[in-house]
Amino acid sequence: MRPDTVVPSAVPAVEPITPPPATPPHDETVPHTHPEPGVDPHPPLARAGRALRVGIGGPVGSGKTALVAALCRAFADELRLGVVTNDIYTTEDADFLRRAGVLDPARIRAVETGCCPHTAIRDDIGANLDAVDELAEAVGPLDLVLVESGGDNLTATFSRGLVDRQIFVVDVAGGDKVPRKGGPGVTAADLLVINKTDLAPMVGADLAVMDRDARARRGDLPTLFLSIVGDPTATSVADWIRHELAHHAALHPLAVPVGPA
Ligand SMILES: Nc1nc2c(ncn2[C@@H]2O[C@H](COP(=O)(O)OP(=O)(O)OP(=O)(O)O)[C@@H](O)[C@H]2O)c(=O)[nH]1
Repeated sequence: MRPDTVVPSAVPAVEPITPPPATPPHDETVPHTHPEPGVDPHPPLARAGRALRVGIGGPVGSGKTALVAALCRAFADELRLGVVTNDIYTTEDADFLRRAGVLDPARIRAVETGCCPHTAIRDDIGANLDAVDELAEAVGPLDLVLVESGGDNLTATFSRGLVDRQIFVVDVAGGDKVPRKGGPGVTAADLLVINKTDLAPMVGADLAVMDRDARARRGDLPTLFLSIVGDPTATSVADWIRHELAHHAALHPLAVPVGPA
């Protein structure tokens, strides 16, 4: 069975879901806001003649860096790619990508947010915008920029002032309840990736239940099941990005057509 394939099984009817509070309290000390879902503090990006920007967010350890590495393997020889990583206190994720040798190190920039990851991708996006600009100046023109958020909770979303599309990555390791819990990351991301399907039998996670709950939460928005261990180029996610890139490039052509570096 392909890792992104779910065999629907007989799933018992689900009880009505009570949505979690939109603005759960937590104890971070850095000033930041928890706007209502759908409220974006920044206007959408001006689009003409620039790379497609895709944000990759999700809880700690769900596989965001592993997905970025997989997409680098998929695209390094196909597109002009840049990557921006976010960590709170280190450059850990960028260092991992450089060590993995999946992309020219000059095409990777690290942002040390020093604050809640969601602050740096939604409220105070200046450091990430600067990092994208620096990449474009140093190694541009670029076709695609991946911006990886630090690990955060289910409320984290990217501002449309920073990215054009957002992927939210959750995993099955904590059981099959995460899609049911909702939150803007699960409900509103352009693509939901449910990663580590290879671990489902070990943790007793029912992928059909996750599929059902994701559909209930997301309506027509797509969800892909993935095991990066089983598919190191994340084929289905790479195909989704190719589709989005073709759409973006058709609307906003680059001076140099999309292609390898
Ligand atoms: N079994 C299995 N492990 C995976 C898979 N994808 C990622 N992992 C492992 O999960 C762990 C966390 O992966 P990361 O990519 O570092 O997760 P992350 O979301 O970037 O983590 P933070 O940056 O700390 O939030 C690593 O040990 C990965 O090797 C998968 O599909 N299957």
